Amino acid sequence: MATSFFRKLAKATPIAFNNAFGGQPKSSFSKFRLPLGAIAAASGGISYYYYFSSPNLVHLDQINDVTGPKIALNPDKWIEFELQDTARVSHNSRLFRFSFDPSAKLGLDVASCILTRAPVGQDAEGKTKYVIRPYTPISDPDSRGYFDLLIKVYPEGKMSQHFASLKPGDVVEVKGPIEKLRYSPNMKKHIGMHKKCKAISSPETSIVLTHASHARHQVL
Ligand SMILES: Cc1cc2nc3c(=O)[nH]c(=O)nc-3n(C[C@H](O)[C@H](O)[C@H](O)COP(=O)(O)OP(=O)(O)OC[C@H]3O[C@@H](n4cnc5c(N)ncnc54)[C@H](O)[C@@H]3O)c2cc1C
Repeated sequence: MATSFFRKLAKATPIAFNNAFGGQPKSSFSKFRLPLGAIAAASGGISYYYYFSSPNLVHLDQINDVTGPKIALNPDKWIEFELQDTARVSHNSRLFRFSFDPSAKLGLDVASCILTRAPVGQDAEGKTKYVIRPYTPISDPDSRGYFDLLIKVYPEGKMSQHFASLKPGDVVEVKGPIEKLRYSPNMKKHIGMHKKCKAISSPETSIVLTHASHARHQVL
Protein backbone atom coordinates (compact mmCIF):
# COMPACT_ATOMS: atom_id res chain seq x y z
CA MET A 1 0.00 0.00 0.00
CA ALA A 2 0.97 3.62 -0.40
CA THR A 3 1.82 4.08 3.26
CA SER A 4 4.20 1.16 3.26
CA PHE A 5 5.56 2.52 0.01
CA PHE A 6 6.44 5.71 1.82
CA ARG A 7 7.86 3.82 4.77
CA LYS A 8 10.12 1.91 2.41
CA LEU A 9 10.94 5.10 0.62
CA ALA A 10 11.83 6.83 3.85
CA LYS A 11 14.22 4.02 4.70
CA ALA A 12 15.67 3.76 1.24
CA THR A 13 16.25 7.40 0.51
CA PRO A 14 19.08 9.20 2.28
CA ILE A 15 17.23 12.50 2.41
CA ALA A 16 15.75 14.33 5.38
CA PHE A 17 12.00 14.22 4.90
CA ASN A 18 10.64 17.68 5.54
CA ASN A 19 7.48 19.35 4.42
CA ALA A 20 8.60 21.74 1.72
CA PHE A 21 5.40 23.70 2.09
CA GLY A 22 5.80 24.32 5.78
CA GLY A 23 2.28 23.18 6.65
CA GLN A 24 1.00 20.28 8.66
CA PRO A 25 0.74 16.97 6.86
CA LYS A 26 -2.81 16.53 5.52
CA SER A 27 -2.78 12.83 4.86
CA SER A 28 -1.07 9.76 6.09
CA PHE A 29 1.11 9.99 2.98
CA SER A 30 2.69 13.18 4.22
CA LYS A 31 3.75 11.87 7.59
CA PHE A 32 7.14 11.34 6.03
CA ARG A 33 7.65 14.93 5.18
CA LEU A 34 9.16 15.40 1.75
CA PRO A 35 11.31 18.34 0.61
CA LEU A 36 9.55 18.20 -2.72
CA GLY A 37 10.69 21.51 -4.06
CA ALA A 38 14.25 20.73 -3.11
CA ILE A 39 14.15 17.23 -4.54
CA ALA A 40 12.52 18.29 -7.75
CA ALA A 41 14.71 21.34 -8.17
CA ALA A 42 17.88 19.49 -7.33
CA SER A 43 17.24 16.41 -9.39
CA GLY A 44 15.65 18.29 -12.24
CA GLY A 45 18.33 20.96 -12.17
CA ILE A 46 21.22 18.57 -12.18
CA SER A 47 19.78 16.33 -14.80
CA TYR A 48 18.46 19.14 -16.94
CA TYR A 49 21.95 20.55 -17.05
CA TYR A 50 23.54 17.23 -17.88
CA TYR A 51 20.94 16.31 -20.41
CA PHE A 52 21.15 19.44 -22.46
CA SER A 53 24.46 21.13 -21.80
CA SER A 54 26.76 18.82 -23.65
CA PRO A 55 26.68 17.73 -27.25
CA ASN A 56 28.64 14.65 -26.16
CA LEU A 57 26.34 12.81 -23.80
CA VAL A 58 28.11 9.77 -22.49
CA HIS A 59 26.16 6.56 -22.50
CA LEU A 60 27.60 4.15 -20.00
CA ASP A 61 27.78 1.17 -22.27
CA GLN A 62 30.42 -0.30 -20.03
CA ILE A 63 28.12 -0.37 -17.01
CA ASN A 64 27.04 -3.98 -17.51
CA ASP A 65 30.66 -5.12 -17.70
CA VAL A 66 31.64 -4.28 -14.14
CA THR A 67 31.50 -7.07 -11.65
CA GLY A 68 29.03 -6.56 -8.84
CA PRO A 69 25.27 -6.58 -8.60
CA LYS A 70 23.25 -7.08 -11.73
CA ILE A 71 22.23 -3.88 -13.47
CA ALA A 72 18.64 -3.42 -14.55
CA LEU A 73 19.14 -0.60 -17.04
CA ASN A 74 20.61 -0.95 -20.49
CA PRO A 75 21.73 2.21 -22.29
CA ASP A 76 21.05 0.66 -25.69
CA LYS A 77 17.70 -1.00 -25.14
CA TRP A 78 14.23 0.02 -24.03
CA ILE A 79 13.38 -2.17 -21.07
CA GLU A 80 9.92 -2.57 -19.56
CA PHE A 81 9.65 -1.78 -15.84
CA GLU A 82 6.51 -2.66 -13.94
CA LEU A 83 4.74 -0.10 -11.82
CA GLN A 84 4.54 -1.46 -8.30
CA ASP A 85 2.88 1.38 -6.45
CA THR A 86 1.98 5.05 -6.64
CA ALA A 87 1.39 7.72 -4.03
CA ARG A 88 -0.05 11.19 -4.35
CA VAL A 89 2.36 13.75 -2.90
CA SER A 90 0.61 17.02 -3.72
CA HIS A 91 -2.26 18.19 -5.92
CA ASN A 92 -0.11 17.78 -9.01
CA SER A 93 2.80 15.52 -8.14
CA ARG A 94 3.00 11.80 -7.58
CA LEU A 95 5.50 9.18 -6.63
CA PHE A 96 5.84 6.12 -8.81
CA ARG A 97 7.70 3.02 -7.69
CA PHE A 98 8.84 0.65 -10.41
CA SER A 99 10.15 -2.80 -9.62
CA PHE A 100 12.62 -5.18 -11.20
CA ASP A 101 14.82 -8.14 -10.29
CA PRO A 102 15.30 -7.76 -6.50
CA SER A 103 18.93 -8.81 -6.74
CA ALA A 104 19.71 -6.05 -9.24
CA LYS A 105 20.52 -2.36 -8.94
CA LEU A 106 19.07 0.14 -11.36
CA GLY A 107 22.55 1.16 -12.53
CA LEU A 108 22.11 4.88 -12.23
CA ASP A 109 24.54 7.14 -10.43
CA VAL A 110 24.14 10.61 -8.99
CA ALA A 111 23.81 13.25 -11.72
CA SER A 112 22.33 10.84 -14.23
CA CYS A 113 18.87 10.42 -15.61
CA ILE A 114 16.76 7.88 -17.45
CA LEU A 115 14.63 8.17 -20.56
CA THR A 116 11.05 6.96 -20.55
CA ARG A 117 8.81 6.42 -23.52
CA ALA A 118 5.15 5.70 -24.10
CA PRO A 119 3.23 4.97 -27.29
CA VAL A 120 1.05 7.82 -28.59
CA GLY A 121 -0.53 6.38 -31.71
CA GLN A 122 0.85 5.57 -35.14
CA ASP A 123 2.40 7.49 -37.98
CA ALA A 124 1.18 7.42 -41.59
CA GLU A 125 3.07 4.19 -42.22
CA GLY A 126 1.52 2.46 -39.24
CA LYS A 127 4.66 2.62 -37.10
CA THR A 128 4.18 3.29 -33.40
CA LYS A 129 4.87 6.89 -32.40
CA TYR A 130 6.32 7.52 -28.95
CA VAL A 131 6.59 10.39 -26.53
CA ILE A 132 9.99 10.33 -24.83
CA ARG A 133 10.86 12.26 -21.67
CA PRO A 134 13.80 12.19 -19.26
CA TYR A 135 13.31 11.72 -15.50
CA THR A 136 15.61 11.61 -12.51
CA PRO A 137 14.93 8.81 -10.02
CA ILE A 138 14.92 9.98 -6.41
CA SER A 139 15.57 6.57 -4.87
CA ASP A 140 18.95 5.58 -3.48
CA PRO A 141 21.18 4.49 -6.38
CA ASP A 142 22.08 1.42 -4.31
CA SER A 143 18.46 0.30 -3.90
CA ARG A 144 17.85 -3.19 -5.18
CA GLY A 145 14.76 -4.18 -7.09
CA TYR A 146 13.07 -0.82 -7.44
CA PHE A 147 13.39 2.84 -8.33
CA ASP A 148 11.17 5.82 -7.56
CA LEU A 149 10.18 8.74 -9.74
CA LEU A 150 8.67 11.96 -8.44
CA ILE A 151 6.68 13.45 -11.30
CA LYS A 152 4.78 16.66 -11.66
CA VAL A 153 1.61 15.95 -13.62
CA TYR A 154 0.74 18.66 -16.13
CA PRO A 155 -2.89 19.05 -17.23
CA GLU A 156 -1.91 18.71 -20.89
CA GLY A 157 1.40 16.94 -20.38
CA LYS A 158 1.78 14.01 -22.74
CA MET A 159 4.07 11.84 -20.63
CA SER A 160 3.06 12.98 -17.17
CA GLN A 161 -0.59 12.32 -18.03
CA HIS A 162 0.45 8.90 -19.24
CA PHE A 163 2.18 8.29 -15.90
CA ALA A 164 -0.91 9.53 -14.08
CA SER A 165 -3.04 6.99 -15.94
CA LEU A 166 -0.87 4.02 -14.97
CA LYS A 167 -2.10 1.33 -12.59
CA PRO A 168 0.05 -1.08 -10.61
CA GLY A 169 1.10 -3.87 -12.96
CA ASP A 170 1.35 -1.54 -15.98
CA VAL A 171 4.75 -1.10 -17.56
CA VAL A 172 6.83 1.82 -18.79
CA GLU A 173 9.72 1.50 -21.18
CA VAL A 174 12.96 2.90 -19.83
CA LYS A 175 16.42 3.38 -21.27
CA GLY A 176 19.60 4.66 -19.67
CA PRO A 177 21.49 5.79 -17.85
CA ILE A 178 22.48 9.10 -19.35
CA GLU A 179 25.48 10.30 -17.46
CA LYS A 180 27.84 13.18 -17.91
CA LEU A 181 29.79 13.45 -14.71
CA ARG A 182 30.79 10.45 -12.65
CA TYR A 183 30.43 11.91 -9.19
CA SER A 184 32.37 10.42 -6.33
CA PRO A 185 32.08 11.43 -2.66
CA ASN A 186 34.30 14.37 -1.67
CA MET A 187 35.57 14.92 -5.18
CA LYS A 188 34.83 18.62 -4.64
CA LYS A 189 34.52 20.73 -1.53
CA HIS A 190 31.34 22.47 -2.57
CA ILE A 191 28.45 21.72 -4.87
CA GLY A 192 26.13 24.51 -5.89
CA MET A 193 22.89 24.15 -7.75
CA HIS A 194 21.02 27.15 -8.98
CA LYS A 195 18.89 28.28 -11.85
CA LYS A 196 20.38 31.69 -12.31
CA CYS A 197 24.01 32.52 -12.65
CA LYS A 198 25.08 34.29 -9.53
CA ALA A 199 28.09 33.84 -7.35
CA ILE A 200 30.21 31.06 -8.71
CA SER A 201 32.77 29.65 -6.34
CA SER A 202 36.41 29.04 -6.85
CA PRO A 203 37.02 26.78 -9.83
CA GLU A 204 39.53 24.75 -7.85
CA THR A 205 37.11 23.80 -5.16
CA SER A 206 33.63 23.67 -6.57
CA ILE A 207 31.20 22.20 -8.98
CA VAL A 208 28.54 24.67 -9.92
CA LEU A 209 25.62 23.23 -11.79
CA THR A 210 23.52 25.76 -13.57
CA HIS A 211 20.33 25.82 -15.52
CA ALA A 212 20.85 24.75 -19.12
CA SER A 213 20.57 28.29 -20.45
CA HIS A 214 23.50 29.27 -18.24
CA ALA A 215 25.51 26.15 -18.83
CA ARG A 216 28.45 28.07 -20.16
CA HIS A 217 29.08 29.22 -16.59
CA GLN A 218 29.53 25.73 -15.28
CA VAL A 219 32.64 25.40 -13.19
CA LEU A 220 34.29 22.09 -12.64
C1 LIG B 1 17.19 15.63 -17.41
C2 LIG B 1 15.76 15.85 -17.01
C3 LIG B 1 15.26 15.23 -15.89
C4 LIG B 1 13.93 15.43 -15.50
N1 LIG B 1 13.47 14.85 -14.38
C5 LIG B 1 12.20 15.07 -14.00
C6 LIG B 1 11.68 14.48 -12.80
O1 LIG B 1 12.37 13.75 -12.08
N2 LIG B 1 10.37 14.75 -12.47
C7 LIG B 1 9.56 15.56 -13.24
O2 LIG B 1 8.40 15.77 -12.90
N3 LIG B 1 10.04 16.11 -14.40
C8 LIG B 1 11.31 15.86 -14.78
N4 LIG B 1 11.76 16.40 -15.96
C9 LIG B 1 10.80 17.05 -16.86
C10 LIG B 1 10.16 15.94 -17.76
O3 LIG B 1 11.13 15.38 -18.63
C11 LIG B 1 9.03 16.45 -18.65
O4 LIG B 1 9.47 17.59 -19.35
C12 LIG B 1 7.78 16.80 -17.86
O5 LIG B 1 7.30 15.65 -17.17
C13 LIG B 1 6.66 17.29 -18.78
O6 LIG B 1 6.47 16.35 -19.80
P1 LIG B 1 5.00 16.06 -20.35
O7 LIG B 1 5.15 15.20 -21.57
O8 LIG B 1 4.10 15.60 -19.28
O9 LIG B 1 4.49 17.49 -20.73
P2 LIG B 1 4.54 18.19 -22.16
O10 LIG B 1 3.58 17.55 -23.09
O11 LIG B 1 5.94 18.28 -22.61
O12 LIG B 1 4.01 19.61 -21.73
C14 LIG B 1 4.52 20.27 -20.54
C15 LIG B 1 3.63 21.46 -20.22
O13 LIG B 1 3.78 22.42 -21.22
C16 LIG B 1 2.54 22.66 -21.77
N5 LIG B 1 2.76 22.79 -23.21
C17 LIG B 1 3.18 21.83 -24.03
N6 LIG B 1 3.30 22.32 -25.27
C18 LIG B 1 2.96 23.63 -25.18
C19 LIG B 1 2.89 24.68 -26.13
N7 LIG B 1 3.22 24.49 -27.41
N8 LIG B 1 2.52 25.88 -25.70
C20 LIG B 1 2.21 26.10 -24.43
N9 LIG B 1 2.25 25.14 -23.48
C21 LIG B 1 2.61 23.92 -23.87
C22 LIG B 1 1.65 21.49 -21.46
O14 LIG B 1 0.30 21.84 -21.42
C23 LIG B 1 2.15 21.12 -20.15
O15 LIG B 1 1.54 21.89 -19.15
C24 LIG B 1 13.09 16.25 -16.30
C25 LIG B 1 13.61 16.89 -17.43
C26 LIG B 1 14.93 16.70 -17.76
C27 LIG B 1 15.46 17.42 -18.97
